[in-house]
Amino acid sequence: MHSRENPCCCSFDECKLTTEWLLSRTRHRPKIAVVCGSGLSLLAESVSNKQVFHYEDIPSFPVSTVPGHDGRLVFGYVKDKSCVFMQGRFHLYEGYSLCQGVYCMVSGPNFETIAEARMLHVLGSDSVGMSTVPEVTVAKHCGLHVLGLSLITNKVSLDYSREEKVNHEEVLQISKMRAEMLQKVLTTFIAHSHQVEGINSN
Ligand SMILES: O=P(O)(O)O[C@@H]1C[C@H](O)[C@@H](CO)O1
Ligand SMILES: Nc1nc2[nH]cnc2c(=O)[nH]1
Repeated sequence: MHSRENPCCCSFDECKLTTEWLLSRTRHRPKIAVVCGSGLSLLAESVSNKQVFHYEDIPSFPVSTVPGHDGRLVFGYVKDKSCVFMQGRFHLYEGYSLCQGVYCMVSGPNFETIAEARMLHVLGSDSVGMSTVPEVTVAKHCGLHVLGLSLITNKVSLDYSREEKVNHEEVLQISKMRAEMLQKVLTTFIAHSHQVEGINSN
C-alpha cells in the first residue's frame, strides 16, 4: 500500500496487480473515469448499481491524505454508461510522484554538459534523449496514435563535483539488461491494443 511515507507507485507489476484485483471483484467495465476534486465526492453519489472500494483495501493503490478526498473508488452507472469515480486524488505536495514526466530531446551525438543538463532541468525536463520527438511529431502529423516507451539507462549529472560520465557502452549494457522486461511490456501492450480506442490490431 502507498502512503505519504511510501509514495512511489505505479510500477508495471503493481498496476497489473491492482487491475487484476479490481477486475476480479467488479463486473463493471467503465469507459468513462471521473476524478473528483476536493469536496466533490458527491459527484459519484447518484450512480446506480454502485460498487465501492476503499483505496486502502486495494492492493498497491495510493491512499488519500487530504481532507475532502474520501479515498474511495466508485463504480456505477450514470444513465446507461458504466463509469468509475475516484473520490479523492493524489497531489505532488502529498509526496506522490507521477510515473510520467517530460522527455526532452537534444540532437546529439554528444551527451549533455553539466551546464546543458542544468538548463534542461530548469526548463522542466525529467529525462533527455536523442530521439523519439521527431518520430512522434511526424506520426502525430500523420494522424497516428503514438505510444513512446523510453528506457532510462543512466543518470545525467547536474553536479560539477560528482561528474558521472555517460558513455554509449553503459547505455548499451543497461539496454541489454532491460530488453527482456521491455519486451514483456510491449507484448502485453500489443496483446491488449484492441482495447485502446483507435488502434486497429489486425
Ligand atoms: O536510439 P537511441 O535513442 O536509443 O540512442 C541513444 C542516443 C544516442 O544515440 C546513444 C547514446 O548512448 O544512444
Ligand atoms: N541526450 C542523452 N541521450 C541519451 N541516451 C542515453 N543516455 C542519454 C543521455 O544521458 N543523454
